Amino acid sequence: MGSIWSTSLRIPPGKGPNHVGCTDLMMDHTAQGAFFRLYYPCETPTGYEMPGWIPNKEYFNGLADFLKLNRCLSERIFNYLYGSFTIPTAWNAPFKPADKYPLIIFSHGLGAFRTLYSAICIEIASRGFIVAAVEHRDESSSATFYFKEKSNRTEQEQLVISPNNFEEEWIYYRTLKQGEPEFPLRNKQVQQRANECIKALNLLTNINAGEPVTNALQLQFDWSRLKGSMDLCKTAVMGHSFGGATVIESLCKEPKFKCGVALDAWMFPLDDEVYARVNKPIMFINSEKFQWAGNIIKMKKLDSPTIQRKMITIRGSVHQSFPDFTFLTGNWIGKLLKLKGEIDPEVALDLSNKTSLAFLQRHLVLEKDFNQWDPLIDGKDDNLIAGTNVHLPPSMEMEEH
Ligand SMILES: CCN(CC)CCN(C[C@]12C[C@](c3ccc(C(F)(F)F)cc3)(C1)C2)C(=O)Cn1c(SCc2ccc(F)cc2)nc(=O)c2c1C=CC2
Repeated sequence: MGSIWSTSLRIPPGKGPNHVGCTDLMMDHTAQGAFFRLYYPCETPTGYEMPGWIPNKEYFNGLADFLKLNRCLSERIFNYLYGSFTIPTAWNAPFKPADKYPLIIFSHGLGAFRTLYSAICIEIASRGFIVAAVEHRDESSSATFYFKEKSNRTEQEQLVISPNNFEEEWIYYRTLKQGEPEFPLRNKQVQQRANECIKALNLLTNINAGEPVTNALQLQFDWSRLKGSMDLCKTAVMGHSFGGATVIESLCKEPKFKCGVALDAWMFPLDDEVYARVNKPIMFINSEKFQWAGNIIKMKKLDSPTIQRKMITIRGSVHQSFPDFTFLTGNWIGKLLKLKGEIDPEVALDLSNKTSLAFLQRHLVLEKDFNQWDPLIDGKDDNLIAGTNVHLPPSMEMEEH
């Protein structure tokens, strides 16, 4: 079901051989616990249109704040435009135990949250991965929530309002104060974001060991089926924009992450010492319109003769070619709001996903057929540029050669 404008608007289903299930896990009710949406290979499902792409109205409110729009008007517009979309996964479908699956931790961008990259996560999961899209509580998400214990309630209220006496507590996007320097905030946030990716990895490690799972969200999902299902030597981290910086910070902090895929990374939040410390392969997949010399120069600082660092640019793509909105907005609004580029959104994301899969096969040492897409890693496609389209000052060009 698309918006009323046209029924051709939908998030594309996965192309791989696996059916994809989806569930949410909030490990405890605090803001410090891991919170992620899990996309995973599942048994043949009954239904395949899961509601809840944007699961709570508070996310629309947060988006309005982030976009500096009026809340009550935007909530109605967002609901009207995006409120009824479903995603092509089976909600809480039984996990499909098979040979051990590799694991991806996905980090969202500034002003986004865990559900907005489902096209990428579903495609990767359909190829035989478990994908955990974390929701960051660093105040860079448009909105996120945890649970607060309401102790100041009467006995009667406690029974009526919620038997377990917890109430949603929402954290909204933190705008920069007037005159506040941006770097200290963003660097603190990227550290927290990396810690949250590592926390998700640790929780999934425990689940793989068969430890019992507590979920602050009341969901009917059998986590015990995931015991022994993950190949934790084959773990990578992916992310978009601020999530791209989170990839690099996470690779620095946690050796269990074997490689990273940074989608249109925003390098600003990283401090200088990270560049010398990170020693893992990184794939930079950039849009044509978002990047600028200063940002590219930081990516180039990671070039290495020994550790594989690759960069490609997708022709005709924009920053929003990676999140789901690019599929769910009509052409003229999409182009107007720069949610769509010149390139067909499905073609752009297909190139990004196939390049990611080829890179993951190479550095996680997978026995799949993703190496068929190796040429994409070197930009060998009409819609790809090897490296960047951004013109660097001559001094930089010299270093390149
Ligand atoms: C004026 C606000 N100003 C805030 C600093 C700049 C806002 N902005 C450009 C936007 C996000 C845009 C957007 C979204 C969504 C609709 C909708 F209508 F479809 F909902 C419309 C319009 C407005 C494109 C960005 O921040 C770009 N960006 C992003 S966008 C990630 C995102 C956020 C919300 C989403 F719903 C989907 C994806 N992630 C980053 O990590 C970084 C940047 C920039 C540097 C680092």
